[in-house]
Amino acid sequence: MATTSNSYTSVAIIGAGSVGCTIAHTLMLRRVCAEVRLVDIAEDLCKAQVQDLQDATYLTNVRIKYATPQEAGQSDIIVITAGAKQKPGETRLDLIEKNYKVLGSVLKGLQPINPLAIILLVANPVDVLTHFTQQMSGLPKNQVLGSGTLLDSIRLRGLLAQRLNVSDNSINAYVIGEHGDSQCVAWSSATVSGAHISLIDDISEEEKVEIGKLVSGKANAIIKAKGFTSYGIGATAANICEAILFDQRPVYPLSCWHEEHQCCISLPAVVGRNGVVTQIPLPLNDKEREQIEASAATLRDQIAKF
Ligand SMILES: NC(=O)C1=CN([C@@H]2O[C@H](COP(=O)(O)OP(=O)(O)OC[C@H]3O[C@@H](n4cnc5c(N)ncnc54)[C@H](O)[C@@H]3O)[C@@H](O)[C@H]2O)C=CC1
Ligand SMILES: CC(=O)C(=O)O
Repeated sequence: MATTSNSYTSVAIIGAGSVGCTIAHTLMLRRVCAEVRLVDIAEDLCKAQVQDLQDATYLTNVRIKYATPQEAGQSDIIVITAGAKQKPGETRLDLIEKNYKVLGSVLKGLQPINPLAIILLVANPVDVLTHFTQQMSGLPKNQVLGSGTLLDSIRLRGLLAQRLNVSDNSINAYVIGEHGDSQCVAWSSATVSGAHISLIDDISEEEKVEIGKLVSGKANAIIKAKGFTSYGIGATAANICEAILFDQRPVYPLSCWHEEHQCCISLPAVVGRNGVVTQIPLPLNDKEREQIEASAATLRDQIAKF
């Protein structure tokens, strides 16, 4: 297992807003690492968030501290949540101008980055920002990944679990492509405990479209009512950190570099201590292949603007 100059595990979170603090809280409650380091351009807010989170440390004794960007750069994992969030009606891609600038200043502040660190992008548009972090951070591409469509896949499994009356954990179904409006559901490979989903329930094409819309529209529906989403991504990001630090090697649809698509996009990948260990080929039908190609083209168009 790779080691750093620290004798204990640390996860830095850049951006101490709703998402960053929910990830910090989840990491602490699940004892994913020994120390969580919080960084934000808004110093007073960040210190107050640390103080509040410190009141929860007695449950697990995971340390939470306010950190400088340079200290954060020496962590085992650096989670980037800094940036603007969507207003109701905005798409994730609408955030690119603002968050590209934020990302540039965040990556500059982290230097020199621990060469063994894994950077996990969460800020949106996550696929495009993952691509730019791979270009700007100086780390190998496998060490820079985005939370991608893991959260969307969890949302999909939640809906299917209700419909089929089985546990989410027994459903293997992926949302792939952009973590955004061009994503698609890989229905042709969806299984329940190894059996194709069509053997369990005859979901019509119209219903599949409806389920896909519910999944891709869930964030917007939550944002319309409460202004942001945080618990789902808190659990998802903490889960990815756990998989990395404990070298667990689950197969997750995460945003990582795909040579074939020439961009960072979500397809199943094995996650371990070195980040993306390998990619797992997903059988797709013609329609799904067209959808993933269109999604990749959308992302490449965004990248080409810079
Ligand atoms: N990938 C995913 O599935 C999800 C992504 N998100 C994204 O996460 C991001 C954060 O969302 P929230 O936490 O709700 O927003 P927020 O507004 O609550 O927090 C953002 C924080 O970033 C900080 N910040 C801005 N520039 C910074 C810089 N240069 N250095 C350090 N900190 C800086 C701000 O001061 C603020 O505290 C958004 O882009 C949102 O779209 C949110 C939910 C899920
Ligand atoms: C905001 C966002 O990207 C999500 O909850 O999926």
